[in-house]
Amino acid sequence: MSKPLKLSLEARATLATDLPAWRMAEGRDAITRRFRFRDFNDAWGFMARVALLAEQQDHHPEWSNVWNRVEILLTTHDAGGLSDRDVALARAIDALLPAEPPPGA
Ligand SMILES: C[C@H](O)[C@H](O)[C@H]1CNC2=NC(N)=NC(=O)C2=N1
Repeated sequence: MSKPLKLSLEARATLATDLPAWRMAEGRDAITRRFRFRDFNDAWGFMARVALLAEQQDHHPEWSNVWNRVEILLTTHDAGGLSDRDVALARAIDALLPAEPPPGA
């Protein structure tokens, strides 16, 4: 696989609308998202599915789990910051989740 490149300024500008649930991490060139599940079983099931995605994409999260909560941080070590691999993995992670209810529902 070719060496990843840091995400362009143009691509960074679309992050807020493209991946609205993700935030820039503090003090890191990285994006982060917190997830909350019904219980540990659901959180762990989600993590297992993310682990399979990470292996498929050869791109791996920094993450932590406390019972029903999972926090994921995505950055590209080989690029020294955010790359399109983080965006691709974040999109795939979001696609694992049930659709958000519409506002006001
Ligand atoms: C050799 C292997 O392809 C690389 O080390 C991959 C593995 N997973 C990775 N994951 C992340 N988050 N960043 C990387 O730079 C990275 N590099």
